Amino acid sequence: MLEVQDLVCRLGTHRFHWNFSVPEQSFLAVTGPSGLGKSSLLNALLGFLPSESGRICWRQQDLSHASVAARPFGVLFQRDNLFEHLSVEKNLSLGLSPSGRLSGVMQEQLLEAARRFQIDDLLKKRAGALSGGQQQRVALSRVFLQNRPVLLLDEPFSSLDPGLRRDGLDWVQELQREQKTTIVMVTHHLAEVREAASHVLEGVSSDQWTQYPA
Ligand SMILES: Nc1ncnc2c1ncn2[C@@H]1O[C@H](COP(=O)(O)OP(=O)(O)OP(=O)(O)O)[C@@H](O)[C@H]1O
Repeated sequence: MLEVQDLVCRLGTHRFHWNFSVPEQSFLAVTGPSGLGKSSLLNALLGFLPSESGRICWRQQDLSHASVAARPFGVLFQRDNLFEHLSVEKNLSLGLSPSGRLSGVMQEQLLEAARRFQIDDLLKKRAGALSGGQQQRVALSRVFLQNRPVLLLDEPFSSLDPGLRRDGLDWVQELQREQKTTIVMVTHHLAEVREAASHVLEGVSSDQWTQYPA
């Protein structure tokens, strides 16, 4: 269970208040008008935005004071997911090992992920030289390799055309099925993720969010 219990955070003049819970392996779509605090929620979960009160619990463990690294989250943003000056291969290596040095087994895992996301012919290229869609596939491969129990996605495909957005969502669902990942995905396009989502969290105002089944 991912539980956010009366979590209150402040950013400038904004006061955010979130209260929701979803079972493991859910797909929670977070939606609502621009500027209400959807990205701020992900930042609060990650520990980048400090909380004033409330709790974040994963599998009944309170994460509120856990370091960013100790939290169970992988993350995919709309952009800036990759080290653009490094090769695709190096970007993926850093997903497996902080030093980027890989054992034989890890090297195999890397190649398998690259094949799965159809980027095996891009491994030697500089990440910054790839198209937006290719970069998102590399970023997806990296979160796949990291294999975190909860994946936070902040409109990761919104700059792509509708066909690629659909592909991106398919990849995310595949990853969810295989790794039994819990997904929290910010989206402006609720209709596009409605089938994939099991739950919706909708912002009415910064401090009022409604949770309902998708
Ligand atoms: N560093 C900051 N200092 C003060 N206010 C901020 C800061 N960053 C964001 N905000 C404000 O906090 C509010 C919530 O921002 P956030 O990015 O979480 O909203 P959002 O719902 O994700 O918006 P969008 O859908 O446009 O991406 C916004 O009104 C934004 O202007």
